[in-house]
Amino acid sequence: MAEELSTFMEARKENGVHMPINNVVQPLLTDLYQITMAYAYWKSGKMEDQAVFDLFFRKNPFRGEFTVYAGLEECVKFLQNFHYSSSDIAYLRGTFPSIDEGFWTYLSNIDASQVSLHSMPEGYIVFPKTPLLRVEGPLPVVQLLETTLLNLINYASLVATNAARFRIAVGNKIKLLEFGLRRAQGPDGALSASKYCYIGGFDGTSNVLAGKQFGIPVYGTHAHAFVSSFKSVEDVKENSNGGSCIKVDQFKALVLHWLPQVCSILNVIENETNKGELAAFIAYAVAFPTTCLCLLDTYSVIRSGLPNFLAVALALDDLGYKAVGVRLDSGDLAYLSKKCRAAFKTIAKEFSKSWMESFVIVASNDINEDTLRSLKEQGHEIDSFGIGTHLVTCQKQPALGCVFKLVAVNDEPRMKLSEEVQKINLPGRKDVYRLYSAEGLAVLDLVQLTNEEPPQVGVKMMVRHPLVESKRAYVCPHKTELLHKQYWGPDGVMQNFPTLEELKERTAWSLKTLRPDIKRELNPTPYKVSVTDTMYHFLHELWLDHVPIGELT
Ligand SMILES: Nc1ncnc2c1ncn2[C@@H]1O[C@H](COP(=O)(O)OP(=O)(O)OP(=O)(O)O)[C@@H](O)[C@H]1O
Ligand SMILES: O=P(O)(O)OC[C@H]1O[C@H](OP(=O)(O)OP(=O)(O)O)[C@H](O)[C@@H]1O
Ligand SMILES: O=C(O)c1cccnc1
Ligand SMILES: [Mg+2]
Repeated sequence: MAEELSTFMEARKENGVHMPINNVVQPLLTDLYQITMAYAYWKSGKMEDQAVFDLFFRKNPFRGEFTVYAGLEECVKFLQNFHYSSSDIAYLRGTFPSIDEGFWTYLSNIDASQVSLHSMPEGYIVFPKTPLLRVEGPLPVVQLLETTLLNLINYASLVATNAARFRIAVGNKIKLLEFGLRRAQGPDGALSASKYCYIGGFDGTSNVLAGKQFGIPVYGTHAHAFVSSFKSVEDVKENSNGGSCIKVDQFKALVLHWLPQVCSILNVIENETNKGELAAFIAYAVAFPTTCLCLLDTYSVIRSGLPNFLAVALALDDLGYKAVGVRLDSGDLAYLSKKCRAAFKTIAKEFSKSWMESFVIVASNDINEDTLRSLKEQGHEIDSFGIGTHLVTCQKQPALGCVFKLVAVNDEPRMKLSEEVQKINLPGRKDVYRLYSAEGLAVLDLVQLTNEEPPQVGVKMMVRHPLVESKRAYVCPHKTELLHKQYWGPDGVMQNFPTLEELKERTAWSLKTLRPDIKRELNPTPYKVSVTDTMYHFLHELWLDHVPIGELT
């Protein structure tokens, strides 16, 4: 067995073992009860029982009606590397001192070589109660995968969905930057957020490691500390080691030449502009003459930041450089952005520098989906939003609630009953098809047993609500798509994984296949998840079989 295992590990290497997003992702990153159950399965001779588990969620997040599916590639990497090390076994042995010795031999020899994993495509829009993942294999082994798979899918999908909602709220023209590292739930939360927000529709991140690790474009401006670290223009000195292309003294003189003119045009009292802030902008421009973007709100956007920036921008222009723009990080962002744009236009006109009209305006400060919608309604001049806390912590809804449920053992269906009808899960080994209209819009997702005939293009069929008998409809699909593909099997990885860029495009495409009323913010229409007539009867017969008939006394 040990030899078989090492051959298997070699084969996996040949297929290219990918590094997980975080090496904390390992078999012991699980709940204790998975190990406890594995032992009890082993004790009762269930090692070879063949189980089917579904991973799904019950309700879309953020009071919405769609979810972006993310985290799949990490699940496959987890399966690739699934193996208990000798130190894992030693630790567990200490935790369960009275366990039969044979179990440790069993546990140290298991891996995912007998597991198969079917999944929806990562990046697709997905819906409640449909299996995102179908995981099959020896009961104890698949059981041992539960918690880690849930951990890998839940946050990834939640934050990708949040990002997609922010994207929908602003439209496609505005740049969205993820600034959440400092506020995220720990280092892994931050890295995952950067990665999955990019898939969901963000254009870049401030997180440098995410840039290095995933190739996500990195962006950044500067902070208030940089501004308040300077007190006067004299604070900016030439660095004798620097060899900068701009001579500091010459640049200061140019800026001080422009400042009174700018102040007079903008009706600002020159003495009220903060000279420490001016110094900071000068220092930043000297360091980054081609990418100069200044934070305006340390003292007063209108009475200080704006004239200071414009004086620096005009001085840069004298030297042949184009400043990039400004960032606003407090106050009424709609109002201030309009004020900034108006000032840019005035200066552009006054000095015949038409390109200055379109200086970039970045806004940040506690922005959430509602702020984005409200700003849009008010009208604003913001080109780019930097968003941290609300995005990465998913403040509106902190968890997606994916679950992992047993649906079959040795080809016999299993279902978990619940007092709450909505919590009943669909038993059996199932596939999911997406049915499309002639316009290319998704009409419904159809859940059926794997041994049923697939739905046929151009053939009218009846589909049913899984629980409500009276809810039935005929549908004649223009296109059908089997959403489940096998990603992992005995030979290892079975599909090529898309790049992050391709995933991002896929998500944008998948969102376009959704009707607008399903995506709207207020009272969105639920997307239909249906079952075949066969699946309906299969579910309801099994349900009746499982529910005891009460006796009234
Ligand atoms: N025009 C606007 N419409 C709706 N919400 C806005 C608008 N402008 C800013 N906001 C939001 O209002 C809130 C303002 O918060 P708050 O009053 O705490 O910030 P501030 O005092 O302006 O800045 P800070 O405390 O960070 O210096 C932020 O969440 C911001 O995103
Ligand atoms: O507001 P978020 O969406 O989380 O975006 C990130 C925030 O982080 C930065 O400053 P920080 O909040 O650390 O300090 P500040 O609020 O005092 O500017 C930045 O200026 C943003 O305000
Ligand atoms: O680059 C920025 O402006 C930035 C980055 C992270 C957080 N707040 C702002
Ligand atoms: Mg802030």
